[in-house]
Amino acid sequence: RGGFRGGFRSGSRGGFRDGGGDEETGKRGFGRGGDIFIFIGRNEEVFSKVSTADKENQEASENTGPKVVYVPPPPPEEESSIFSHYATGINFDKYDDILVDVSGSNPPKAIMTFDEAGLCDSLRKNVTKSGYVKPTPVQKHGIPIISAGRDLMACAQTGSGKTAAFLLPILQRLMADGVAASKFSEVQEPEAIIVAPTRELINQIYLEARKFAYGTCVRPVVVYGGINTGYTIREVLKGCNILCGTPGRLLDIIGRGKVGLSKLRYLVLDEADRMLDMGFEPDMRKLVGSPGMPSKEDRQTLMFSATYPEDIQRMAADFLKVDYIFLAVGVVGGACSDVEQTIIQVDQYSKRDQLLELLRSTGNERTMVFVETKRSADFIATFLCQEKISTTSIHGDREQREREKALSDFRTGQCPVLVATSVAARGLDIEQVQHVVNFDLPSSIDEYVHRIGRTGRCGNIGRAVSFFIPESDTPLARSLVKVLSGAQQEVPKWLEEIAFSAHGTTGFNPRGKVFASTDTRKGGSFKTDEPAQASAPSPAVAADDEEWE
Ligand SMILES: Nc1ncnc2c1ncn2[C@@H]1O[C@H](COP(=O)(O)OP(=O)(O)OP(=O)(O)O)[C@@H](O)[C@H]1O
Repeated sequence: RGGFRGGFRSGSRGGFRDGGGDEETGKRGFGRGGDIFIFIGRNEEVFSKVSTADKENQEASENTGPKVVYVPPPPPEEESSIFSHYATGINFDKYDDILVDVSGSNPPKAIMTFDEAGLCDSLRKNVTKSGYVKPTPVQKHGIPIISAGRDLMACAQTGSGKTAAFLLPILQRLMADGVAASKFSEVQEPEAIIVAPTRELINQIYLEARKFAYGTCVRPVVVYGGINTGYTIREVLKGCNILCGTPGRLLDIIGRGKVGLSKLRYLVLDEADRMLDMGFEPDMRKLVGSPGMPSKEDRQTLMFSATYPEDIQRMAADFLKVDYIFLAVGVVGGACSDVEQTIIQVDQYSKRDQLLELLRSTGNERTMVFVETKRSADFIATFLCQEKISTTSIHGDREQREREKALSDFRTGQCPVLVATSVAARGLDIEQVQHVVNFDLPSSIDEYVHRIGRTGRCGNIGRAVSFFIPESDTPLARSLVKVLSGAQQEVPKWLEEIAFSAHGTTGFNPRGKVFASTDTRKGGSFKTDEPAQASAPSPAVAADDEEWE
């Protein structure tokens, strides 16, 4: 049962070369020697040779590569699957104790209950069927702000309900204004566009939108790379009120004239800091500059994330009305306090055995293991399978069909271990992920915060273990100490020492300035110890951009 489900891509990348150095991050890959492993797991389908066709950066137009034929399975139709959800955890009520900072002129009053949200009957029913009894803080504050027509930059910890915070008021407004029931037309004019950085995340948001819109005339549609364009277009043309998309495919569909923007009222950037960093900023500027896109004065722009570096906040203002509201639940860039964080000092060559030991001790707990490169994702997944630990993997070099299969095997528990690159770091909401392992620490603290946030969601408790290699991870030490102490976690003495001695010498950390507790417009209130940097992602992030949509 240890088979690696989904297997590797066949063709040129079908084999894994355990070659040491890694071109993506400059870090050394795991293991040495010249052996070539080709692992085909049990039940693995051998997919067609598409070579690099599904590289995200080639997906803006499929005229340039082999045709992508994959059509995803249809979303569930039965009510029980649409509304399936997991229980809130023992710490759900503690969300109410988190400090909230709302800034901007005349912010509307927060609501305390969903009844006060003024939702129409069908939405109210759908909220109840989703198992929501009371709103989380980002919903209590975010819903009235959006309903009042204000632009919003919202920051709240991972797993605290940001998705419903924007979906519910948008749906409510569309229902209240009697949005035209979607019907076939050669050009669709959606009222809302939602963008997110990865295919799996945007699909998840779409399923949430579909759930809350259940039984209404509002039709959400999702578009993302790696699936057949013709299929995508047909889905859009059937009718589209809320268009969810990753940037490349979204711009492609708009560019093909299939989507008009004259009725657009809402533009939502989920994982907004990621959507505005160097990797995606040009696409976002292209999107808001698309013909027919209402100006920022004439649309409502909403941004959500758990992290907002200061420079990104400043740039985000270009997309928002001057009087946007800034909402911070807790510390901006802070880790979820329901995740118990442990940092273990290791050396590169003992990591693999330590991982094995860890996974053996946790039994069948659902665990996400994050690695820095696609190559090590393949390698570690293969290794774990050989050790009879049922494992699958997700990263940007896998075909979409394989990515979706991997995620579904992990969600159902068929493969309790998912080895992932940064592509799975943000937003994914998977039931019963008890454990996150940072086999490789990321180079940015924001990425760390998002990764460990795959567990400890919605008041549930989770654990995160990170392997720290002093030779390569020292630049992260200071930010780690801050994140740990900010989340009331024990800080190992050795880490404090490394952080302290690193300060002023190896102090460059492109994402070290995330400890903002307030709105940039307040000026000078940032608790930053490091000089401001331009809004460039760290070299590793830039190099790994193809991981993203
Ligand atoms: N008011 C609520 N009551 C119960 N469950 C809720 C409530 N709001 C959201 N949830 C559930 O909590 C989980 C996490 O929500 P969501 O994915 O929106 O978090 P998030 O803040 O967007 O996280 P991330 O920063 O990782 O993207 C989901 O399963 C969602 O259905």
